[in-house]
Amino acid sequence: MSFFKALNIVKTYANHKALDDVSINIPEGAIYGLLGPNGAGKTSLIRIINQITAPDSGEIFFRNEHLKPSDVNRIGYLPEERGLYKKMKVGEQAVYLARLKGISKHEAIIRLKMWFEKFEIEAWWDKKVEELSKGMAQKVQFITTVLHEPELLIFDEPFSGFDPINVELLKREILELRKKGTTIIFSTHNMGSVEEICSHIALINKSRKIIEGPINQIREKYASNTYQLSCRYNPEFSPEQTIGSEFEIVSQRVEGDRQDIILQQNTYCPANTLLSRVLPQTDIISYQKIIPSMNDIFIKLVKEQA
Ligand SMILES: Nc1ncnc2c1ncn2[C@@H]1O[C@H](COP(=O)(O)OP(=O)(O)OP(=O)(O)O)[C@@H](O)[C@H]1O
Repeated sequence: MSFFKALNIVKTYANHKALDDVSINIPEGAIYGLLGPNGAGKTSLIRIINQITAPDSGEIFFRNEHLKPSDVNRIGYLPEERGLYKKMKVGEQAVYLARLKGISKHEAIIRLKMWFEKFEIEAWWDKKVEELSKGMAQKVQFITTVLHEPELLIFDEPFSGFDPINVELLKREILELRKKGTTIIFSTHNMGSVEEICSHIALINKSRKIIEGPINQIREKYASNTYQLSCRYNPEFSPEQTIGSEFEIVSQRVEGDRQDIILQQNTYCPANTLLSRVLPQTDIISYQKIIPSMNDIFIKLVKEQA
């Protein structure tokens, strides 16, 4: 069964087409990175999934059924533009937001106290929202997004404004939510965190989806046949005369007693064959295929379409 699917979504603002026939398919239990340059259409798609705006055309299915208004309670959304009522007390507001998601007051307080403790903000329960730092306010908003334990969570740039320690805390919690079975859509420009936590991605550029799939398969797909051979530096060892005709040396560098050689493999050569040629000459530290980062792939694909 499909978990969440958007099919052929079109959205136009005035005369700008923000989404042009975009389809995405989110597997259950995925952390699904929605990527793309500024203005690509990510937030427009997220707002449609959250039923904040309607598409001009296209269909959305949640567990094989058309998305309906009551599904808002099955989705938690942390928008990039955060908003809490400044004059209200923190705990009071968190309870109010939980009640809007259908949680009883009693249950809301139990769950909130647990989260406030986990995020070390218990002392702020009775303070006014305006007294919170930006990071603390974001923690409160994160908590109110996940509190009703929705099946699908959508985080738009969840790490912006957080210090590195709190980023780690948040990442841990996101992975924990996934472990409990929550599916997560995660929109960000931070490719490092995409590689760290996403299982799948979609890249949207100029209002169209240009790639989608499991992140490992995408990275593997864009890998050229380039390898890094690292060995103990030995002046007697001549890579040119040793590696064999299957390879071409792209670059090499000696640093201290270590030599790194980047090789382009032009015809197939098993790792064992290469290593058996090199081994009599020097100590091998490692030999591995170079897989491009999501950052490299993002830049390559977006530049190709420029
Ligand atoms: N309410 C709106 N009215 C008019 N144009 C809009 C509206 N919302 C978005 N747009 C336009 O639609 C396009 C896509 O915007 P969107 O916010 O979806 O991009 P994004 O991928 O989320 O960008 P960013 O990474 O900068 O947040 C942009 O050109 C934007 O100017």
